[in-house]
Amino acid sequence: MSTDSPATAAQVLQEASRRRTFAVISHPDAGKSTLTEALALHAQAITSAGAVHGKGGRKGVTSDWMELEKDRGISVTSAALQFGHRDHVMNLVDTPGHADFSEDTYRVLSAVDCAIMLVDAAKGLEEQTRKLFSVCRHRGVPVITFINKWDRRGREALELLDDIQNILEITPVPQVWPVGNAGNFRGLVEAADTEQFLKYTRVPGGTHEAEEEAMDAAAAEAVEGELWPTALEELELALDSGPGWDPQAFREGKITPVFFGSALTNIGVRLLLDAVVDLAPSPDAREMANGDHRPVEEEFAGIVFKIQANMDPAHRDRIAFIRVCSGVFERGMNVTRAASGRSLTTKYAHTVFGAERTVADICYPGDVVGLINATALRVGDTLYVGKKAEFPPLPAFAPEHFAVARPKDISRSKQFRKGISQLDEEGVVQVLTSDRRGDQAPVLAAVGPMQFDVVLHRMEHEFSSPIVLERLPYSLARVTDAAGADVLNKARLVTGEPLTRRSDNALLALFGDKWQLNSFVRGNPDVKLETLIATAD
Ligand SMILES: Nc1nc2c(ncn2[C@@H]2O[C@H](COP(=O)(O)OP(=O)(O)OP(=O)(O)O)[C@@H](O)[C@H]2O)c(=O)[nH]1
Repeated sequence: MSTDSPATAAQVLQEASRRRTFAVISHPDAGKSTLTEALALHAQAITSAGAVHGKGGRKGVTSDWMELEKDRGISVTSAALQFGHRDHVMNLVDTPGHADFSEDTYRVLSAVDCAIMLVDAAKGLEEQTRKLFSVCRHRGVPVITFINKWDRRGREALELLDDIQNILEITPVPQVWPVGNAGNFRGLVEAADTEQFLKYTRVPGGTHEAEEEAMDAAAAEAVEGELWPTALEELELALDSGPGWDPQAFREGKITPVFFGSALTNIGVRLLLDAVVDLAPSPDAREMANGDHRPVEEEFAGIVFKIQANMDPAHRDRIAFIRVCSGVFERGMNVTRAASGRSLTTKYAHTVFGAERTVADICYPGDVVGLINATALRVGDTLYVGKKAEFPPLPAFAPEHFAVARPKDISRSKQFRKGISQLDEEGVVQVLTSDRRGDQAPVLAAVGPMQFDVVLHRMEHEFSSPIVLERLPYSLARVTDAAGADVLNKARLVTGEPLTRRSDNALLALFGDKWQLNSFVRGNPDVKLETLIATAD
């Protein structure tokens, strides 16, 4: 740390050790918004459930393009939520659940130190959960499992654990066990204390914590009869078949601690929150592009993991979300953007709490800062103070949907170019330039087709340049090099785009299907064709 730094290295380390930065990953409808509210409610960050997401006509975030979200009834907005729990600072980075917005979610996973995998007790491991889990595995993010909706009829607990083991190939280690089947939820027993029964009594309406009453084993049996010994037997069975709790194996992604509960009725949520404090790692030295690590106590460095436009309907603004990786972030400080070497001031820094913005005066490793209208920033950028830091670029995910964009009205081509380049910088879609088509007709590439709906909507309403999108018949993209580009340009592919260029200058070849790709590879075995991170299982 520099000598005029407001905090000593020891203070930064101390603050970092109190931070837990995590995200909730799940399939749509598993209860992510409900759990987020329940977690915040437990931590007394908000006074009544519903203040975060504004679902069901309650207070919340609204803006133009969130109309789209309302129309479709899904969450497309990410917000960072900070709250205190047991003298720790919890940073919950919310993620959109819909598969089509998953690029956003994948990027969020590079900003967190841990993920809660939310599983619907009746539906088990759904497709999006599996995909998100595979991203966590790829990024080395440890995963805590929460099996939700136990108040409703669902599958057997042991069966769900078998699925986690067999499908995700990670060993579940239950930390609590439900007393009573899904649909007849009586309470929980903690693996660490099988002499105690935590009985829950639901509060009608579900917006307050369920009442929790602790009783000993004899009382538990008296009240719950056979359900109590059955729960203990099942817990023993589940623990006996596994390796037991091992913090190192958890951090290495070999085991996942499992919790049961009901977000809606606030059952099991406190134990989950405690687990985030007790088990999840605090911010640690982060690897940089050159292979060195940036220690947390070094001067400020952070990574832009998300750019969100129009969070406030009153101002057409754009917020770059930065995860602080090292040092202290102080509002107003000058930081350097590693990609350009240019410096920028951070006068307009906020922490974002649902719809509420609080000015962020000082932030520590693990915290999320929103920089308003920092238009030079792109997703994946590193910002730093002092000794240079540059973190590796965020992974690019394999697009599977492609379309050519053209302005409806060519007299608005300036607005068209501005809009497309902004959406590219925000990472709403990947924008590819095709040598064949030129600048005026960029190829948009998406992981899910709903990303195109967002582009259509925002180009018309925000950039006043309505566009037409013509879908292209490709489904695969491969990264090549200059030599490969030559071969591809010469090859007359029947259904392939010879070559496109991403804004980071990566060269991408597009193919119609696997068959076409394989036939090209057979004819040109020496051409470099690398896969991007595939998100399909
Ligand atoms: N019975 C029961 N219902 C729940 C529970 N948790 C959530 N739900 C319900 O499940 C539905 C989906 O919950 P949300 O919290 O909106 O789910 P989500 O995962 O945020 O959904 P997206 O916004 O689409 O990503 C809602 O009707 C909730 O009331 C639970 O513990 N028990």
